[in-house]
Amino acid sequence: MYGWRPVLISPPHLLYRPALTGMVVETLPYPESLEDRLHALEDYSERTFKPVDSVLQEVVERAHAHNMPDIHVGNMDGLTLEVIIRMAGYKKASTMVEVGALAGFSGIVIARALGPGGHLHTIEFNPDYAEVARESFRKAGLEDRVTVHIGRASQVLEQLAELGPFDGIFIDADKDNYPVYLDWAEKNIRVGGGVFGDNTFGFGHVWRDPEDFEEQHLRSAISGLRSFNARLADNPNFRATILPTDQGLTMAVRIK
Ligand SMILES: C[S@@+](CC[C@H](N)C(=O)[O-])C[C@H]1O[C@@H](n2cnc3c(N)ncnc32)[C@H](O)[C@@H]1O
Repeated sequence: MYGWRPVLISPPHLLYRPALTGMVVETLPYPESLEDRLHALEDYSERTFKPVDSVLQEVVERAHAHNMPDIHVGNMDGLTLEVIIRMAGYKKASTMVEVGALAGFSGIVIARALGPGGHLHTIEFNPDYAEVARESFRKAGLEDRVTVHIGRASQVLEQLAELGPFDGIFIDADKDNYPVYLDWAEKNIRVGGGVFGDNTFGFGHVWRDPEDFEEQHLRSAISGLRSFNARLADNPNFRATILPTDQGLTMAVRIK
């Protein structure tokens, strides 16, 4: 699984206690390395906010039982997605699209957030994975709220366009094609709708020049992610940000 870690922006070993006379700065014993500190905060966040309930845990186990890769959305990123979609207050009959279903972990998160009457169209090109995802939605009692489409995302998206405009899209598949999925989103997400992209820190490498990579597939992946982020950041029809979680979660709202 891609883990979730908060990014620290202040000196991590200092605890400020402004309520006391003047500013008292206390130095506490702290995990030495940044990695350990981030792990401690990640553990704390998951213990406190409990992003994985028994239904999602079952999805993880189902994926494992089917020898599927453990690459679902980070636990805390999934929870963030759910909270934000709920916060958006989409009305009944809101519809979202997901690119990359895997075993249905993030699909369950999104379908729950959309609520009764909402609908998620999720796309998966591996028919075996799609079947596992269907089982996950069935077991979660969400089969009426989710349609699993089998096929290449670019082709399925074209077919889905006639059902739009949509309230949001979660993009979590082949990184080199994120700009292609964004082309679609620019045309098919309504004003007020959201565009979410997972792994947009490019596994820690998005800041690099794609030409730094020897392997072509990495060059394409980093270049796709950089283009996705930059285009959303610069498009006056969207307001976009990137949540600095371990994997990076880009989110944008269409404003006009
Ligand atoms: C990172 S996983 C998705 C994880 C899932 N969103 C979750 O969090 O539970 C990416 C999935 O996208 C699928 N995929 C990759 N490229 C695709 C494409 N071009 N069209 C459709 N599915 C694709 C892969 O088979 C894989 O199951």
